Amino acid sequence: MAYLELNNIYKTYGEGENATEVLSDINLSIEEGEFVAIVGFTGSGKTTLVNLINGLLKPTSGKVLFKGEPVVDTSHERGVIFQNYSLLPWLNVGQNVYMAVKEAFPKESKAVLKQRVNEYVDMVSLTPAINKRPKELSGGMRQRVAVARALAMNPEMIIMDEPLGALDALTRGNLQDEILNIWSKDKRTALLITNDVDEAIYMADRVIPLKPGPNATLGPEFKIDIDRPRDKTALNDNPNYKKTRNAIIEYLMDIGAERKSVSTEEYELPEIAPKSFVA
Ligand SMILES: Nc1ncnc2c1ncn2[C@@H]1O[C@H](COP(=O)(O)OP(=O)(O)OP(=O)(O)O)[C@@H](O)[C@H]1O
Repeated sequence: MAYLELNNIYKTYGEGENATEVLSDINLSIEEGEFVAIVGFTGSGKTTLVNLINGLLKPTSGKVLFKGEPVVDTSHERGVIFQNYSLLPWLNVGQNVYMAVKEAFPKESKAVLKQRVNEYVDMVSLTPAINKRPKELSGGMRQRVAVARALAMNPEMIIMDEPLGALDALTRGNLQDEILNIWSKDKRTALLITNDVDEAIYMADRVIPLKPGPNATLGPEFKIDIDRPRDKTALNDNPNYKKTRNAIIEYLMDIGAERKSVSTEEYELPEIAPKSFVA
């Protein structure tokens, strides 16, 4: 039994003439402890996919199974880091994280919960801003609070919907490493949705492209055969890295070109520009 299973998922928004099938025949199986990345084009249905797995949306047809049980609602077992850091504006950084940990650990003492809040706020380097409200923070800082909040709840499965997109390269790199630390140390299962091919290869065991919609579906998987912990600076010289990166980019360019030839809509390619650690 797979840890997370998506069987023949279809998702349509609207009805009748206004119906649009956003996702079509999605099949995905993730084993416990795996780190899987899905790279997708802008507007291809990535957030819809995350919401189906999280339990915020129901598929039009098909099944989402988590540890063999149908997903019918959200659950603390699956922690989602969204791209639009939804923080409570009237609470400061510490209180936003505290609310979440209190919900996840209702029986713990206030002192233990506060200790946990401090630990995760520190992890995202926001200790000096712990008393600030969201409106006093930059977009990147808010995103870091959202990361701290989701990870502090100790979810079994970490689901990330382009969580690091708004961050500068340095913060982004640090948080990638923090997420990988937590994933490997605590034996979590992770699903990362990203438009950054290098981020996907650096972090995941498998990278799966989501073809552009409407009727977006998953493409072939690319196994990332690079030992962990991975060294960003050494990646450039790793023949497996170069080979896999080229294969993924070639695939994405091909489906982008194919889609352009049958559609008048603009599709934005995933992030394939060289990163700081790519020559
Ligand atoms: N509630 C809704 N009702 C109707 N259409 C919707 C709804 N939510 C999303 N869509 C449409 O479904 C498509 C996929 O949206 P989704 O947000 O899942 O894509 P995405 O890949 O996450 O996008 P982005 O890269 O811009 O974040 C888009 O065309 C969007 O307009």
